[in-house]
Amino acid sequence: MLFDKNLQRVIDALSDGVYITDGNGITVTMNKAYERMTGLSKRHLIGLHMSEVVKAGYISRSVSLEVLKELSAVTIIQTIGDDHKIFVSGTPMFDEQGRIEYVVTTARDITELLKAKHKEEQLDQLLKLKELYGTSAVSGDNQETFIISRNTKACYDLAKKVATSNAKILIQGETGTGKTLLANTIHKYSKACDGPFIELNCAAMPESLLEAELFGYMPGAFTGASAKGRIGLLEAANNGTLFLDEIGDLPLSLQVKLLKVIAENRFIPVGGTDFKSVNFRLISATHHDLKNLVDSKLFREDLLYRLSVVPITLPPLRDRNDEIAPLLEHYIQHFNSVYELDCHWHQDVIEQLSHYDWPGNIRELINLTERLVVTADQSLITVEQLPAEFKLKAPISEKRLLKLQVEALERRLIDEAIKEFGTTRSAANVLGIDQSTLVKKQKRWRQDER
Ligand SMILES: Nc1ncnc2c1ncn2[C@@H]1O[C@H](COP(=O)(O)OP(=O)(O)OP(=O)(O)O)[C@@H](O)[C@H]1O
Repeated sequence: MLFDKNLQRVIDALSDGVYITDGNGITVTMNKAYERMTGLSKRHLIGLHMSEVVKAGYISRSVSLEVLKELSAVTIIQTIGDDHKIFVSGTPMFDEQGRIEYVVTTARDITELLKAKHKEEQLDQLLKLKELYGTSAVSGDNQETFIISRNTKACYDLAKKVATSNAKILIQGETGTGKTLLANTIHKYSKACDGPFIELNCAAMPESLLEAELFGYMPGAFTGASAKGRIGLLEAANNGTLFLDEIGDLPLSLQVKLLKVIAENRFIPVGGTDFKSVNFRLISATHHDLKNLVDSKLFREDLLYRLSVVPITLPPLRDRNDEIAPLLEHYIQHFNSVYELDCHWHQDVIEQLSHYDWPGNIRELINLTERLVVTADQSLITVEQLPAEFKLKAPISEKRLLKLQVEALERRLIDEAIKEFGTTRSAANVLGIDQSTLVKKQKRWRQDER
């Protein structure tokens, strides 16, 4: 046997994996690094022919067999488990008669190397974005990349700063401004990041269902309830984050109950009698102005204070002008890869869209991008393809502007005169114009309004 103890000790000292077969493809030995890397055990493999090793499912492909077939060195990258990449290189050792005596295969785990390379490429991309637009792109664990301009950076910085505390955060902002994404980011940076992130949209269901969804219910708690009962989201979020979206739409009766859960860290499921203790991080979001809702008695003031220990307001996209170009770029690349296309924006489109109001914010931008990508006849997307509402209105000439201002003044004077003197005849008299002229003007304005 070639491999005496000393030789085995030498190959065991190597950090690369080593696997040796004889000239017939029978496993002779392997070192400790190979066992560590692959999770395979020397005990099971020594004496086995490589075709049996493959057949038993230990490895997907044998470099040694390929070397024996090719009579020369072979290199492949093997995947072990879900994501382990092993760089495997087999070399034949010939005897004096030119026959293969051994095949020596070395293996190196390049998973970390590939990850580092991927990170480097991402970093390059981020630096380019930063250079171009003064924005940065942040990659979440789920590889979702998002764009942050100078305007929103403050929100993200604050969010990350408070993420590790347990402080309750209230995110405010118009629809589609990225509240859910921000809540997700806070969760990822929080101590509860290994726990669940549970999201509930309080505006999406009727009060009774909402209560059952949040608190869960006991078997037979109400007609139609499942016979087994069901755990609520408060419990599902235990040791994680509960994200209550559209909290402004939470009915008053549930606001009281939520307040109690926050104060006591426990609750009773619908139809139950015993308390359940819970521990979760609460993040809420709304597009409403909660102070206004408090003034109109639709939202409890005490709950507002409890929820908004740290308030964060995401600005609307129209106030984040420097994000529009990178967002358009980011999402056209995204849909190019989804639909396997190669579309790109004409500079004028980016220019026009940078002046658009975006009432639906980033979600509207994403939808528009997808629509233009899938309907494009050519790869260059031009202004002509923009739906009418996205096109810049022609600038108003000074003459027309003056006319509009005069007309507005005229209209205000006539309205006030009619209000004060009661009839069109008296108003026309006071203003020194014909009654018929006054009535004609009123008629035209009414038509313009339609
Ligand atoms: N900074 C960003 N960069 C890239 N994409 C973003 C960014 N912020 C949000 N998005 C994307 O915009 C879309 C809308 O974001 P999100 O759902 O977080 O908004 P929202 O404020 O929670 O909306 P709503 O109030 O309607 O629930 C999502 O697809 C999200 O991934």
